[in-house]
Amino acid sequence: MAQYTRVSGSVGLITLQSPPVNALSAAVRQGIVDSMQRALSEPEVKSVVICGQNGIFSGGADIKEFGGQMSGPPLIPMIHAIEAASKPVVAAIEGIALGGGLELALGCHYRIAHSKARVGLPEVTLGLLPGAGGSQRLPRLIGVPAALDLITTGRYVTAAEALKFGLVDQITDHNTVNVAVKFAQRVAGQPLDARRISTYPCLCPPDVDVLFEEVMQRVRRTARGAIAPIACVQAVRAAATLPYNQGMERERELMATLFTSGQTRALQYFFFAQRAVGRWSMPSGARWDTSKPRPVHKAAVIGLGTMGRGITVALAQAGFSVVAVETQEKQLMEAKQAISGMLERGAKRRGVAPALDKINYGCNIQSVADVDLVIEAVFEDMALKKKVFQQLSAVCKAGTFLCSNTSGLDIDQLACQTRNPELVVGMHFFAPAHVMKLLEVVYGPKSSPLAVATAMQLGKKIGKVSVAVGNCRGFVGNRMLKPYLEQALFLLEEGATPEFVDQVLEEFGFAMGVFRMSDLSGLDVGWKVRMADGLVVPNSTTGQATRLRQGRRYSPLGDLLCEQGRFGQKTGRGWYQYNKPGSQVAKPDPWLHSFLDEYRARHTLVARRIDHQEVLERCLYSMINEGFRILEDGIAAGPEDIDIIYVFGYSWPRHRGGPMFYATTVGLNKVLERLEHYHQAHPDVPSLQPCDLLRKLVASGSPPIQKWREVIKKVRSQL
Ligand SMILES: CCC/C=C/C(=O)SCCNC(=O)CCNC(=O)[C@H](O)C(C)(C)COP(=O)([O-])OP(=O)([O-])OC[C@H]1O[C@@H](n2cnc3c(N)ncnc32)[C@H](O)[C@@H]1OP(=O)([O-])[O-]
Repeated sequence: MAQYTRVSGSVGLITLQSPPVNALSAAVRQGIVDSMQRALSEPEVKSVVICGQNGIFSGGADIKEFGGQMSGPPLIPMIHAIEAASKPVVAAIEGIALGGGLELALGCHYRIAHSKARVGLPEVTLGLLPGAGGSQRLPRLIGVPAALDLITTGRYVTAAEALKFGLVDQITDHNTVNVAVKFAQRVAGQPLDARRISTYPCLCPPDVDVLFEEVMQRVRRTARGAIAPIACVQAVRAAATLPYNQGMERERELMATLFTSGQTRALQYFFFAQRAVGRWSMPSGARWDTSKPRPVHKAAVIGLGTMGRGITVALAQAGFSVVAVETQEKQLMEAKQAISGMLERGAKRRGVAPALDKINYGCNIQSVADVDLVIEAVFEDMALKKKVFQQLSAVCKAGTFLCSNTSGLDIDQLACQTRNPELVVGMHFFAPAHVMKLLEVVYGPKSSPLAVATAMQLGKKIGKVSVAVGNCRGFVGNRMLKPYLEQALFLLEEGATPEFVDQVLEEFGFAMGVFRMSDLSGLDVGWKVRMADGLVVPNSTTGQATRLRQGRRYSPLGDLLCEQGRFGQKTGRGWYQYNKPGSQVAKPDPWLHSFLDEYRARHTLVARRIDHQEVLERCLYSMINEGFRILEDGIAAGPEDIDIIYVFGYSWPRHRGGPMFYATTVGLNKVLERLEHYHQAHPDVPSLQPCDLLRKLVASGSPPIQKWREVIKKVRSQL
């Protein structure tokens, strides 16, 4: 709702009231319409101020309303009526003015912002465009180039930047509403014609066509199939080329297309999923709201390879004191130099001082004795990690949390090496750890809710999206990756090329196809794991046994490449060839194609034509099937956890919501039917066998994803 009061005798003050972010719900819109009518009809009122309660102007349209029947006064005529008002209307912007919130402010005749406020049009991140006149008013106010930037990226700007753009008229460090009220008194009675943004001409640079072409190309390149950024460019182009009313009509048409697209539904789901993962729970019943974290002031990182360096940078940048330990003097010096460089470059980009003094380097594990939390990031070797955990348990003060950055080893085995296994959790970062947003917080059977809450809070403080997951091989992300990689290899055996598989996956929206991604991460990583698991049989190049392990189909293709020293980008050869080791430009490799031909001939495999659909279905549905198993096993609490992990950690296209949401858009019955089909064709591939939970969900009528938790609960209670 909105509250109407009269202040200073002649100013009507409209306060938006809809906690927590004053979203423009039907009730708020009705409140604004009613209050405006009152303000305009009261002769004593000479001007109006619109503000939001609790120091927040508005977080925009109420996203929860998007799915259902719209009720209440629509936003566009409401904003038009404000702009057309005969008395000056001033927006007093505190906190945030986002999306429809900023569009409302653009309908006002003046905007006063607090110096700490941030404004933006983030609709594009929800698969929409600023469809309440924002795409037409913003370019008229701040010019086409700046408007294109804000609208296509959805980025927020500070009040200072907004002032520079001319987006706000004044900023203040004082009480914004008081300043706005005084301002409103001053401008009362002044002519308003020059203050109605919809009447402004749209300021275009002379080479505006070139600009639109460039922006459109950039947007298409980076959108990975998302349609909203393209519609945003089209809407701003309409502002630049058409009269306001026609531009509004174009905005409406584009918005209608977006609104009915599956992409906006996926992105809205993703918005709420991002928030849902913070409300974690464990199978024991422990939850985010009943488990208090302990503050961490000083942390340590053990092992300063690629991951350890990134983690150290992430901690130091967030203001934590860090003890960084690497036992070899030479490696320590190299790491120190690399970390300092990373901190300096990051600080330069953000215009702050580098946090070099936050880090103490040492060769001795004794130097971590007084820290509150340790993150172990040594090689992915269980024996080595166990030794480190034994040492940490002996050295650290009582109560220190001991965390491992393992990407898939058993957390419980590490916990068993310590005196206080309840203080042990996994903190699985993704490379580069100071850049990637995802953190899997892994609880073992002995991990306490205190340890999980503390790791989750630390993740939040260093800017990560943290997801609490259970302990199993590969946790959530890497466990689901296994069937995906496996299917990609099988497809090569059956006739596909790495280029084709990658092309299909990249067209789907992945930043990189599976083979380009493997070349980037290094083929030797998985090879070492398979060797440790006893899966690699050296020099076994023929015979049925080469393609079977423990009764299951196995593809040794990756092992054979590694035997040739082809580890990917770092060796200049992998699934692709590169100009030189370390180069990132992947080129198809004729050697690999003949290698695949010879391999198929040796194993009497006849290459067949494989189409897009089969690549997508086999790679993605096997991964989704594993996701259902993860839910069934209670390793992830809900589908949102999996989807967040895949978007933030594995470049799953956000506009498709994540693998589990994607399954709902395909239709669970279709996923089930195709898995059954492929499993029948490949009975020796267990990952294609549809899991029980998927069958149960289909049998219960494929409920919406928000209801899956209830079905999962039932399935688990029957176990
Ligand atoms: C008509 C066409 C034109 C207009 C289109 C638009 O305006 S599109 C919209 C354009 N606007 C945007 O895209 C802005 C979206 N919002 C944000 O970016 C952030 O929420 C924030 C920066 C406003 C506050 O960040 P923060 O870290 O301080 O807090 P937090 O993020 O944890 O949120 C707290 C609670 O508020 C909830 N909630 C928030 N916003 C909305 C909303 N608009 N609606 C409904 N609910 C909303 C959120 O779900 C959460 O609920 P929970 O989980 O407690 O039940």
